[in-house]
Amino acid sequence: MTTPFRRITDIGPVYGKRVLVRVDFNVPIDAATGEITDDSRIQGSLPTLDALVEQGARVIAVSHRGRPKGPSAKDSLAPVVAYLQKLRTYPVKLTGEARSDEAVQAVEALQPGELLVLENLRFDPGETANDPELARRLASFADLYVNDAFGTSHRQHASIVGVPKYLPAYAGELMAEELDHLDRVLAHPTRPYWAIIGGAKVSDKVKLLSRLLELVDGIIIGGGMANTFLAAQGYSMGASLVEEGVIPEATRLLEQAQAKGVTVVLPKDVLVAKEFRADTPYRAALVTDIHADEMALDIGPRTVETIIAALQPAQTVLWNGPMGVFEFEAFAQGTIQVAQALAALNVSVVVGGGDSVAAVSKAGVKDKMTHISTGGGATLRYLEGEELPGIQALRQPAEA
Ligand SMILES: Nc1ncnc2c1ncn2[C@@H]1O[C@H](COP(=O)(O)OP(=O)(O)O)[C@@H](O)[C@H]1O
Ligand SMILES: O=C(OP(=O)(O)O)[C@H](O)COP(=O)(O)O
Ligand SMILES: [Mg+2]
Repeated sequence: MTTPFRRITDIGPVYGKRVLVRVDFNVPIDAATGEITDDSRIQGSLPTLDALVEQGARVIAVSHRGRPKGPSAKDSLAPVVAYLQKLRTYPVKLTGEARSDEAVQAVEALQPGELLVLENLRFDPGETANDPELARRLASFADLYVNDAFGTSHRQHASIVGVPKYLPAYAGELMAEELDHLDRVLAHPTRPYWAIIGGAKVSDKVKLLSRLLELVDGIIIGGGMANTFLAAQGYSMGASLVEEGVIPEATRLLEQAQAKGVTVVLPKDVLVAKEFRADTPYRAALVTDIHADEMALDIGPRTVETIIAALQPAQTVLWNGPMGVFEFEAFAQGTIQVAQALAALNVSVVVGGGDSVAAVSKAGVKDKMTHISTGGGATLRYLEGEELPGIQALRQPAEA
């Protein structure tokens, strides 16, 4: 498929030009140690950033991290900037938010061959609200815009769809590579084709499952996502993460799957605990036996066996969303065992999502996967078949 948008290879000479690059630096960070637990998204952005810096552009990188409600030290991009500076010899600097005087001055002072990172875009509510004023501010910093944030290109946010209205816009290396890989592996999947869906962004991702059910032969639902489906089936989920508002949609999806003959695997047993913390006591419980004060934090051993058995005939697997709170050792086994089983299958496996990739890396099997994608929700949205808003925006002529 020829891509109808401009790629960074079409950009021409950039020496001295200011280039605003939207990256996805939304990397998982261990709350206890402050360590970046998976750097795939940082590594993924390097081909584009390096190419621009090495050609002498003045590079301004912008990203969100987390879902902060206003400025918070916890969600600062400072650890990412420190990490980047360790990886690279060219100067990498952090400045304030887009609408701060500090940022204006830092952009003004930026020299060819330097990289400046603005503070977390979501500290400013204008980012998620797609505020044109914020988009114009960001555009005012640069001559050219590059979107390399595949993982966020399903969002109608100012830095994704707003800025390219005002600047000549290009897809970065990572963006182009992600689209090529997804097309190669998933446009005509070898069957049986299975999806594994988990994680915590339940209402976001439930919306994207209807189309997926039309594409796959079977679907495994685990992690936080499973709780809402189990609740839809009438199980009492106690204090588990359940999004009540999407229970009707979950019920409809289960009916759709049945009508289509798509196999659905839901947990039979789960690990439950009374508190959401690493060292909490826990027990394995059947989904029929979750007490009111307990929450499901991982799939149980019987479910792991069922999933591994279900996956044996699969020839293509798409995985987004961990099977449990894998960040806590006690609740990592479900995710790790599924990851290891996939690695042993020797079939086409695409794993996508900031946290899923961290989990597969923790399981030690990242190298065994056919494609590791930096996008979770973005990958699911891409598979719906319509162009991602961030890609669509690259095709519009700039308004000036
Ligand atoms: N049963 C559960 N209850 C609460 N959170 C869960 C559960 N299972 C998984 N999670 C959480 O889901 C998060 C990842 O979800 P999500 O962002 O949707 O995935 P990805 O980044 O791979 O797209 C992880 O931080 C993990 O701790
Ligand atoms: O981490 C992300 O997506 P993912 O959790 O689906 O992999 C992206 O950075 C998008 O973040 P958002 O879902 O808060 O818009
Ligand atoms: Mg995530």
